[in-house]
Amino acid sequence: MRLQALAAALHLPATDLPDGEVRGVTHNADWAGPGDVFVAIRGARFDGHSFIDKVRQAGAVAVLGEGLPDDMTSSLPYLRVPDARAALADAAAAIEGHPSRELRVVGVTGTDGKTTTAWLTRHLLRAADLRTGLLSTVGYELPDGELRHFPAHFTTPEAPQVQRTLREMVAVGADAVVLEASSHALALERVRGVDWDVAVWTHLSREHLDFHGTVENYFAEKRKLVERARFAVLNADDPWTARLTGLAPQETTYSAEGNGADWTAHDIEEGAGGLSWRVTSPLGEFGAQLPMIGRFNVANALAGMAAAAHLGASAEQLVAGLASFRGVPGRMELLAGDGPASELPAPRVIVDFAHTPPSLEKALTTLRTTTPGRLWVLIGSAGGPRDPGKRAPLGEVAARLADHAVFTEEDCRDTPLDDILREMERGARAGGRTNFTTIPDRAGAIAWIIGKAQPGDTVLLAGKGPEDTLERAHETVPWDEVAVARGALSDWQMAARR
Ligand SMILES: CC(=O)N[C@H]1[C@@H](OP(=O)(O)OP(=O)(O)OC[C@H]2O[C@@H](n3ccc(=O)[nH]c3=O)[C@H](O)[C@@H]2O)O[C@H](CO)[C@@H](O)[C@@H]1O[C@H](C)C(=O)N[C@@H](C)C(=O)N[C@H](CCC(=O)O)C(=O)O
Ligand SMILES: Nc1ncnc2c1ncn2[C@@H]1O[C@H](COP(=O)(O)OP(=O)(O)OP(=O)(O)O)[C@@H](O)[C@H]1O
Repeated sequence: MRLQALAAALHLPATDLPDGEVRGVTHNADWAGPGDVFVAIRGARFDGHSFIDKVRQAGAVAVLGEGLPDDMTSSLPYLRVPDARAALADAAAAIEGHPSRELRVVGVTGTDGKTTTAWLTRHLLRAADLRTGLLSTVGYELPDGELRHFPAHFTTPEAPQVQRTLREMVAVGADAVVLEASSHALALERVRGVDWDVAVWTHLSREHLDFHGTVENYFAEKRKLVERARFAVLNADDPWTARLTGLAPQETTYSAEGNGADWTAHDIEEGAGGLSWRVTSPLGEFGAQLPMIGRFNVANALAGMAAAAHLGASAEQLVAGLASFRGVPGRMELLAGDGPASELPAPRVIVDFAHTPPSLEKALTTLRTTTPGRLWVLIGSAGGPRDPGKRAPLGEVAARLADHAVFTEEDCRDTPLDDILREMERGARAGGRTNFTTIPDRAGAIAWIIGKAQPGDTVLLAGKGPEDTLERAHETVPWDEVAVARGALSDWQMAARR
């Protein structure tokens, strides 16, 4: 695209501009290269304007920004825009030629369940013979099924990556794409310019208040997805849905809790390794089986089914798709031990990403129903500014719903780990509980909790899921919760054999 054409697409005057070729657009000075337009964003920590010389040296051709600081001149042509993040998204969509218009795009938002629902939806769309890509917390996937990662770890990356990935999807012949839309993404315009066919709403509970300030603001950001889509899939079990009804031109509802809805689940049965239920839906009534643990996954599956049905999936395709679903890494992931003793009886160990009080509550409640023995949970809480108000509630929920809880580290960053752990203990004690042990080192805590459990027991390792680093005060260490847990499980089985 030529620079003048880009300016015109952004409704900017282009008279004084050179008309060079634009290769791409970026907000990150480290990523700028020859032919790029750099968008200078005034963020919470940096002012992108201070990197103008750096991007010029890297070969950038122009800068977009909300206005140069008084004491600064720009060494590159500077285009003033009213909103830099909006301009970043609009430029990215224009440069990539609006790829979402060539795809059926399903967006998924909500506090919990986005990743699981997104993966389920993409699996169901594939079962309906749609070549489907995925953009989610655990990476992005072209229709070929190989998982890839962005350089920075985001649920929804910045607009240039979103638009480039959508273009890549179109280029390899994708029909549809499922995209997780976080509240940060909606607030910071990362998905502006995406043409949404379907918006899926999981549910809303308190989270990210450090960023949004109030639950009302948080809701307002997430609501944008429903407002922008042509079809909404709404959760009749979530009280916030009352305020979403009628925002999209067309909508459907789902319920896994017996509320009136278009898609409902009844006769739900939870087994140690899977779920089954009957579905009543606009496609008729039929039975469904899903090899996943966790009653809430019935709701996620209904949401995915309703979205896939809107894009043409039949009841038979939905049923076959659910039955062949392999799960999502780190979401209710059931571990098997490895090594020579792996076939011996052992406690059931599950790695799960639950890191909010409501999701921890749901995870423990659902695991209790399929645990004949004792239920154990290991949980920490992140440091830094990220919602410190949830530490005590996490401690309370863990001690109330498990037979024994272990409090441990989880990305404490610049907050003293002791402060976080004391807060979690305080929550447990305030709920009248003392059935907890605090072990700061996470690997040691995992070894301890698995070592204590018996066959028939369930051990839930919550909070980290598939994350590949553990952020401590002065270091970030590589982390693989599944590998650490498998090692502890193997040790347990070896010890049992002796
Ligand atoms: C709270 C939040 O989302 N902040 C995002 C915001 O940061 P910011 O406003 O502080 O920006 P900044 O760091 O001051 O930088 C300003 C500008 O200077 C640029 N810069 C800065 C430094 C430098 O060396 N070079 C450079 O070019 C930056 O790229 C940016 O354009 O804009 C930055 C770039 O545009 C993002 O990287 C940053 O994400 C931070 C790292 C982050 O952790 N975000 C998380 C919370 C997030 O987005 N999470 C959600 C999911 C949450 C969930 O549901 O669990 C997600 O979608 O991943
Ligand atoms: N529908 C749901 N309702 C409540 N809790 C859920 C639901 N689905 C999943 N969970 C719980 O929340 C955890 C996170 O699930 P998932 O990763 O699917 O959500 P998410 O919204 O993508 O979260 P994140 O963006 O932080 O990854 C799961 O491990 C599970 O414990």
